[in-house]
Order: sequence, then structure tokens, then C-alpha cells
Amino acid sequence: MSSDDKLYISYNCVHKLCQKAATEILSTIGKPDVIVAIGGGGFIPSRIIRTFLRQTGEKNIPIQAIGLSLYEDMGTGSDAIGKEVIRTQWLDFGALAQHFDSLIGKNILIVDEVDDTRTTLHYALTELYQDIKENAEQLGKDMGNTKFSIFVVNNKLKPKRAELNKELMNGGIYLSGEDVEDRWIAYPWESNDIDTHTEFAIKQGNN
Ligand SMILES: O=P(O)(O)OC[C@H]1O[C@H](OP(=O)(O)OP(=O)(O)O)[C@H](O)[C@@H]1O
Repeated sequence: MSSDDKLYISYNCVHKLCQKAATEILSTIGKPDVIVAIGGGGFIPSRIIRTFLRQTGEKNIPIQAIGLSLYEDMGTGSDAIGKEVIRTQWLDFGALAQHFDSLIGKNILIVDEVDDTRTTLHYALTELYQDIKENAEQLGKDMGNTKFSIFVVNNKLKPKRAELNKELMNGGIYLSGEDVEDRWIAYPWESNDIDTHTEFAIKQGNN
């Protein structure tokens, strides 16, 4: 393995960025009622941040997994090849019922590892909002104080293909552990040689 031009991020680095973000989340929007992890990359950061969001004596925050994958959309006809988001897994409202009647009025934290073109986060926010709104309408309620916040371990500084609608977030925050230049990011869970990966991350100051 050569260190090439990738940005290497260690487990330690991910852990510390999650810890720092949790402090900011607790002091701004307060403790989330539920974490929505966008898989696969959002799973490990979600579990780590939950550790730091939990306060002594309180129950763990439930983590709900959604699966979203980006596929090349060859039908756009534009010079930039479009990317389409495919749902491979969605919220399990049945399982959530163990914790709440619904997500209406809840403080929801969406977690992913990277905000690249923002397509995935835009999709997740819009579709989650829509689902909860439909649920509220069926119950004759409004969205009340339903709040969406977003945490990503890294945000790539680059032009985005989509923007996040602040109105839908309803006072929720967008938080990145660290903004980085537009490079290929090598995360530790993708590595087949974690010792060398960690060495590269340390050399790059990402530990
Ligand atoms: O900001 P965007 O351009 O939308 O890209 C970010 C998304 O791309 C990756 O997902 P991918 O579809 O590769 O799936 P994975 O998480 O299972 O690796 C990553 O995990 C994010 O979810």
C-alpha cells in the first residue's frame, strides 16, 4: 500500500471528531431523541457519537439504520454525470414504536461519514421529512417541533449538487467534524491493512 494522494483517517480521529461534535450538539440542539444512521459509512460514527450523547443514568439513544447508495444515472444528458440515490433500507416504524408513538416533534440526528456532493444528505432529509409529514397528516397533526440535524465526520469543500433546506431542518444544525479538501478519503473500516493505514493517518496528522 502506498500513501498516494488519499486522505487517511484513523479510528482515533473518527472517535475524537464524534466526541467533539457531541459536545456541540448537546450545547446547541440538546440530546437527540433518535439517530438515523445512513449506511454503510454512517454506522460506525453513529455508534461512537451515541456514546458521547448519552448522559449518565439515561437510556441509550435509539439508532435507526437507513441504507442509501449512489448510482450513476446515465440518463441526465448533461456534462456532469448525475447520481441517483437508491434506498436499500428505510426506517422501521414498527421497531421505533418500542420507543415512541411516532417521530413527530422529535429531535432527529442524521449521521453519515462524508458529505461529498451532498446528494445523499439532501435525499435523506427530504424523504424523512416527507414521511413524518405524511404520518402527521394521517393523525390530523402538524409537524410541531420536529427538528432535523445532520452530523458528518467530514465535509468535502467543493461545489455541492444539492442544498439542505433549512426550513425542513426547523432549527436543527448541520455539523461536520472536519471540513477537508476534495480528495479521496480513506476511512479505517475500508482498510485491509489497518496498521499501515493508521501510520499514514498519523503522518498526515489525522489521528
Ligand atoms: O454527498 P454524496 O455525493 O451523496 O456522497 C456521500 C455518500 O456516498 C457514500 O455512500 P455510498 O453510496 O458509496 O455507500 P456506502 O456508504 O455504503 O459506502 C457515503 O457513505 C455517503 O453516504
